[in-house]
Amino acid sequence: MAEPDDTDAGFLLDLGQHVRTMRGRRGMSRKVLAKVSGISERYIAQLESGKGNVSIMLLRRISGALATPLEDLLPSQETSADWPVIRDLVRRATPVQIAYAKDVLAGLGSPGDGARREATFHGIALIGLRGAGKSTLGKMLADSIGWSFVELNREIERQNGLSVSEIIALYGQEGFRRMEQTALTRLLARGAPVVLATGGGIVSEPITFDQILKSFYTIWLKAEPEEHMARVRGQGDLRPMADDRAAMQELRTILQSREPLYARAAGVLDTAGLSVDAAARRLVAMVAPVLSREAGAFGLREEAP
Ligand SMILES: Nc1ncnc2c1ncn2[C@@H]1O[C@H](COP(=O)(O)OP(=O)(O)OP(=O)(O)O)[C@@H](O)[C@H]1O
Ligand SMILES: O=C(O)C1=C[C@@H](O)[C@@H](O)[C@H](O)C1
Ligand SMILES: [Mg+2]
Repeated sequence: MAEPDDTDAGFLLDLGQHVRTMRGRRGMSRKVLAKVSGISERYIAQLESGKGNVSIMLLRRISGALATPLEDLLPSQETSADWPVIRDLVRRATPVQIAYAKDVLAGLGSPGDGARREATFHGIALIGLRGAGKSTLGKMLADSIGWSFVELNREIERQNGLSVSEIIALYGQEGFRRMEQTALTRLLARGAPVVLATGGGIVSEPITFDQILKSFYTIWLKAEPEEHMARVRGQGDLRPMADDRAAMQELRTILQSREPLYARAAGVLDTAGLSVDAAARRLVAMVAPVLSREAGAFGLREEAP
């Protein structure tokens, strides 16, 4: 059996890695987490490297700043991707829904129509990190197949009369993610299928991401970290240049922590080394079988041109 000290050190290492992963999923740099939580950047660095024996009150502040339940920061044996979705759904369920869910899970009674009904097809959703090409390729795909193109972040801004950065500054991650879910629910209430470009961090919100996966044929636009950085810079966002190495390291952390979530998409398009036109052609070809599969049910064009 391991010595108690080894076990403690192992736990602190796991804890640090967990905090780093959850921070990455939220897309927050150490600097931003330090500012929002009021805990020094140096201390967060120590915690993430397994060196800081963090107090429960500091961990609580980090959980608040990340808008992530405290238990999600603790190392656990839980591996099911469905668990956070089920947990979050249970938290907001009515007593009647809970009673019904308990019956179903215990094998008593039979699921009603709602539980049996297959999710409706709402179109193609694109996920991926900043600079993946969700907006650029999404618009090209929509034009090519004759569907509307929807940018979820623009919907959120329109519905709330504020920019994404203003929303995050005023209401924090939690507020932004709540508005994101409302915008998605409103979009799903519309009839026609769309090409949807999501925000890079949507995968960090279990219920919202589950809704995306159920309602859309979801495609992860993948690229190398250096390409994400070069493309963002190419668009004129020079903020990452302030501290080149640290910015690149943050980007790798975010990509690494989100990869298992992005990988839950039904399709993956690796855009690495491709021109925009070549990537768009591949994307159109990729959705062609999906369109013909859904064509009968939704009166869509049989094939992408
Ligand atoms: N193979 C490629 N696929 C997609 N975009 C590419 C490719 N090569 C270069 N680019 C460029 O990379 C940029 C992609 O930016 P875009 O805004 O579409 O990404 P995004 O995923 O919507 O990012 P964000 O999350 O910031 O909204 C564009 O400027 C595009 O011209
Ligand atoms: O990748 C991210 O974490 C984010 C990307 C943006 O589109 C916004 O969704 C928000 O600023 C978070
Ligand atoms: Mg975009």
